[in-house]
Amino acid sequence: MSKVRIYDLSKELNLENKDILTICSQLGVAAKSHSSTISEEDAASIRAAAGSYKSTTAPTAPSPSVPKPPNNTESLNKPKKQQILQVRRSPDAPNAKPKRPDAGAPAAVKKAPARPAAAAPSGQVAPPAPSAPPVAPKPLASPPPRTEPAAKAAATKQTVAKPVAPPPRPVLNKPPAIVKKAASAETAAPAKPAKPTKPTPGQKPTPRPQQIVELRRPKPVSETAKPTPISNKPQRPSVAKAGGDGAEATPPNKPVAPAAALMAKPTMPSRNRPRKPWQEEEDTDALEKAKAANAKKRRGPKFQEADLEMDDDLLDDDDEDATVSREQMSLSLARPPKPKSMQTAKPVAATTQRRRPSMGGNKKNSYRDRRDRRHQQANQKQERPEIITLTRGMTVQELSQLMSVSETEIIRSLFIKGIAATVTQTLDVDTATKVAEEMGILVDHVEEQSAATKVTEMLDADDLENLHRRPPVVTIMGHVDHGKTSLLDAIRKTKVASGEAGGITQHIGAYHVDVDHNGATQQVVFLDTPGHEAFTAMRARGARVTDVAILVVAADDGVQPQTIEAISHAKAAGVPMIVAINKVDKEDSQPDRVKQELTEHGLVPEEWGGDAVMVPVSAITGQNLDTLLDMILLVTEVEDLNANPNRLAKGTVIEAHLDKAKGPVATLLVQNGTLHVGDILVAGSALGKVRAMVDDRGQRVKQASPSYAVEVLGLSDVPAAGDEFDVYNDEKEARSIATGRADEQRQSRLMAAISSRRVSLNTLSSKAQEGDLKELNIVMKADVQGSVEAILGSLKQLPQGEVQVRVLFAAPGEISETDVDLAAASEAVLIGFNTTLAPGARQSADRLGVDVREYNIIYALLDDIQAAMEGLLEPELVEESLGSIEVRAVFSVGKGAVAGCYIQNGKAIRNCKVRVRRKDEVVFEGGLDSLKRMREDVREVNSGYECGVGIDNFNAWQEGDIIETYRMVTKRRTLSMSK
Ligand SMILES: Nc1nc2c(ncn2[C@@H]2O[C@H](COP(=O)(O)OP(=O)(O)OP(=O)(O)O)[C@@H](O)[C@H]2O)c(=O)[nH]1
Repeated sequence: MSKVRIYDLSKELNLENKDILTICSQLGVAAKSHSSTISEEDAASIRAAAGSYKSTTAPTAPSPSVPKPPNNTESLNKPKKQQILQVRRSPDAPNAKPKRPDAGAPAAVKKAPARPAAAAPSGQVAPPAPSAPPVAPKPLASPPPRTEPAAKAAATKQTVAKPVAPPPRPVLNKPPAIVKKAASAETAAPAKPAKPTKPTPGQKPTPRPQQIVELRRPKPVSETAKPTPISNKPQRPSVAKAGGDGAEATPPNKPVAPAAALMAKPTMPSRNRPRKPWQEEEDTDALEKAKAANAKKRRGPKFQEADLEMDDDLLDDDDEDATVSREQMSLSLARPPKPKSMQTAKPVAATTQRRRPSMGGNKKNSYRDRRDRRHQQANQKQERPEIITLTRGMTVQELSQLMSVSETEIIRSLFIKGIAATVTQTLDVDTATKVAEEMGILVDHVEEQSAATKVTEMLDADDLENLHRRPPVVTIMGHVDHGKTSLLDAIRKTKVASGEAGGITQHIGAYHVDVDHNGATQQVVFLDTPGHEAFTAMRARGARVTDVAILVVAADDGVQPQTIEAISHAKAAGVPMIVAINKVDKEDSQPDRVKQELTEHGLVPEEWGGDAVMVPVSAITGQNLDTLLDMILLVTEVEDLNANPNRLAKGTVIEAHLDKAKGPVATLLVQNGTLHVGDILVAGSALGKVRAMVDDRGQRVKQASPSYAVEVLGLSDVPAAGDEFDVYNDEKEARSIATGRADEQRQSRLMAAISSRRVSLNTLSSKAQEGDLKELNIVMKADVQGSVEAILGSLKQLPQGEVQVRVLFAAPGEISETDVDLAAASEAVLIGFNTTLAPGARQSADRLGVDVREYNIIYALLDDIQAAMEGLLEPELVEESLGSIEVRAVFSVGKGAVAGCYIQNGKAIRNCKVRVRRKDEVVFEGGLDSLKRMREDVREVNSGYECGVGIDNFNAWQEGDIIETYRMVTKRRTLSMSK
């Protein structure tokens, strides 16, 4: 490309060299002296500008009609600004140093609006384009800064840098499609200055628009997707505010508006925002933050506030367009605009996901962060499940995922509860449940449900050939004292209820009843499950093996919490239910009210159009008991109650305990096959050989067929209630299975212990810091597993805010020396429930000073534990008044003085605490150091006597002083007080 010397140009234009240099500097053309050379292109610009340069000498003539440059036909049609833009293309521009103005409108904005301004005779704020020298350089200055960030970005982010580097492009010679787009969509006006509002899609792009397109590249995408998405909302705060002078210069409703708006938004000239569109290109947070911070510094707090306000608008207006356009802007900067056909509106979701370009300082960032967080939380809330299923303890992390709640939120919730947990902390089911419930999420405990669910198929394929009808197994469930035992008792015609300790059924019993039905005797097996709420787990197991559930509801008491619980267990097990409305013999019985209440729980009586069988009965008078039994058989008739008696037995452990004389004793319900004396079986992890079997009537039996419950002796260990049992032909096989299960159980026990320990350790550590947590260690032995569980469940109910109950060991069986040792080593209380002490254990306990407590009623046990916990509560120190003494004379003794006193009431004790009152004022508080009576030192002086009182550090006695004597005593606190 040929070069033109300044000197030659000045000659050609008949101007002074310095004039040319001035023009150069105005146009951003690098030229130092008359001998400098410039490109032909720049020369052309200067030629064009030279005309107006002259005219600037007459400053009052800023006419938009520009004198035509002598030899550039293209420029004939163009306003001068256009030419200026051409010059901007000069790669040397950065050196021209016009740079961004400090407080004025940013260069980028100037460029864009400058055109419309010139072309907008409609009275908008149009800068006197050619004539005002300071205006022209500003646009010129804009490209260089644009390249700066681009260069910076290039160092860090190639993708950003690439599209941002356009300024050097000699765009003039190649007006590609993009130019058309830009020209039509946003900058058509320059070509037709007289009608700036008219879009000129068909208009040929001039170099200028091209330049503009370059500068505005951020924006064009949005216009294609939505023809006038932003211009239709010129009042939108973001656009309006961001528009600043540029926006003002753009006539409203112009199709150009989108571009202007897009351009304007980030620049915010009216708010003195020095941000430029290209700044948006720098998508890195660091850059944004740094800039924002700098911008704030420059703008000062006032503007920061203004920014924040504006940002609020931007953020809160929920106008997706704003987001979209800004997003698109930043996208368009990151990569060249898509072909028109490919440009589609962005889905809102996608745009909202993207991080917005920074609009300002940290304040806004934090505002935005908060808002994003709110959105996030809102989303999370939406995604939160209504119900979760907990089968075991889980870590904070796992729980967080399960509930779609942030780990922090869970940790915060735990912290409030006094549990300092980490994300990897394992929470037990109870704790996890509390957390979930606090978040409004329901928790389903699968363990309980699975226990309630009917046992998995007890039948194998081989059994199908040999199936025989078996008796139905019936569970009686219901609220405490609604008459379950009495009902069964009445059915069995024996008195079971009267023999129960404390009047409460404490473990499952299984009973066989012969029922005459349809002229034949049929058997029904009843499981008598307890009704006390502490036995929930046992009840769940009761439902597990049952074919029918009898729901006992007292007609005088109606539906109660455990009635509802029983209904849910039966439903979970999928077993049919028969309602026995008991105590109908009572005067205040209201069977219909019971029915009504039951309908609220999905049980609609048959006579009311439902399908629930409800029988009004009386355990006392025996009313309708036959009907109830008939109903049981009727309901079970349709059930598929079959088993193969000719095979090895399998079934479920109903109950198990360690008998002092007999060893481990288990009540087994045979569910398939036949159990024989001598069989080798594995129940849970306990191995055994059936030594003897006893039925519910206490008679020894040699075999037990399906649906029979028998007490079995001969196990090596006490299995857990609910365990399944299997008979094996091969003892070796049985042993290895038992060992394997034992290992598994040990492992899971260990894990549970570790996890629960972890939590409690943490809990303790946080509490220990406050110094207000105590522990009550307990070692417990009970008659049967069910009792152990019941007691453990009840212990959990005790308030443990200040004193925590730690059950170190709980198992069925008698109290052994080992238990005593454990209790001694851990300073635990040893509790026995319905059990005895092994020989030697008592002596051992006496020797080691272990407190062994024995109970046979659960309430008494709980009361004592509570009392023991209260014993651990820090006692309160309270003042106990002793008496009051009147000072009647004061005697000087050496340097000090003693008071001659009279005991008005109560007494004075040497070394007791005193408070000396003078009228209403307390003049001294301390200890009584010397007490004399008739010159003799005494320990105590009683009411009505005189005495001498001396206090080491108090001598200012006055007659008439009253000495109050008192002492501090400790007072025991109760758990309810500690709550
Ligand atoms: N009038 C009347 N009293 C009854 C009837 N059934 C039971 N009772 C009385 O209700 C009280 C509780 O009866 P239980 O059979 O022990 O009740 P339960 O539901 O087995 O109680 P738990 O074993 O503690 O769950 C006893 O005093 C019974 O005498 C009845 O049909 N009519």
